[in-house]
Amino acid sequence: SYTIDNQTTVNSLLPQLQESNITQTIVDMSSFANRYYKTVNGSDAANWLKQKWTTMASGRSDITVTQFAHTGYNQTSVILTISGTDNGSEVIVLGAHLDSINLSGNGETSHSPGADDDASGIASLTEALRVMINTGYKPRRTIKFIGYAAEEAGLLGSQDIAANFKNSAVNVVGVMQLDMTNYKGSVNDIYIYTDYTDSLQNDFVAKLAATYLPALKVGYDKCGYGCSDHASWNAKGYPASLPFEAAFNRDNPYIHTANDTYANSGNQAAHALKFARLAAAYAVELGSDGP
Ligand SMILES: N[C@H](Cc1ccc(I)cc1)C(=O)NO
Ligand SMILES: [Zn+2]
Ligand SMILES: [Zn+2]
Repeated sequence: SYTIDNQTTVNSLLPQLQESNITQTIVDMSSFANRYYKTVNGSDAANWLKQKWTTMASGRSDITVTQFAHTGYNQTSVILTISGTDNGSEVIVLGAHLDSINLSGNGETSHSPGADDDASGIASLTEALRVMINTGYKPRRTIKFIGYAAEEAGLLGSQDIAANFKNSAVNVVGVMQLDMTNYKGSVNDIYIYTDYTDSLQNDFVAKLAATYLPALKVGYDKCGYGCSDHASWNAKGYPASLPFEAAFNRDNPYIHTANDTYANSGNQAAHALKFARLAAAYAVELGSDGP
């Protein structure tokens, strides 16, 4: 059952998350010409994220960063693992995808900055991670931050990883996906998507928002298909949620083009900061549960 019983820890973390750090990660990540899953740039972007998270984790012996290799393309996924203290067999996953796409073409020199789709999700997660590390937070459960390869090719990276975890009987008790967090296309701040997700966990996510982000307005919607990596986990029977930037068809119109830039997300990361805070609350509340 989902209980909210870590107010002291979460309320000490939330004010430390900063919009400027999210901006920096989006700008840095969207400066690769492309992050297409089959190009050299696409592989370089994965290696860049691995290095970034490794640097952040230095000094923490309970944190490891690995690259998950996939078959048929060189871009890896990146997995950061914070080992749980006394309930490490139970695993929480927070994910976003590190690849990008331009529907007009994806050659080595093609342009797909993917600032919103999905550098924003990576940036939101990275800022939550930074504060969790900075405050010396140690979860009882294991927490994994995952940058997925090849989401745009059909959820390929997350499909491999979810299958691998299922085959190894990893006890994943919750998954949150952040895919597009920085374009405020609708009246509400956070939209919880109700298809290909877990309704009980969705209720918990709404409760987290009401408890820790009371000024924010929460809406609900459906994609109508497996619209991001949460669907790979859902398909394997793991509980997943997708807090998303806008209502259906009110999302960022620039995605999958050369114009999915930080500027076209409004030159701000205040919207993405909401999702970073939600991710931090989710990670700490679920990560702090004992056996
Ligand atoms: N299809 C998704 C983006 C996407 C997700 C939800 C909605 I509503 C609209 C668009 C994608 O491109 N993920 O990378
Ligand atoms: Zn996309
Ligand atoms: Zn995406």
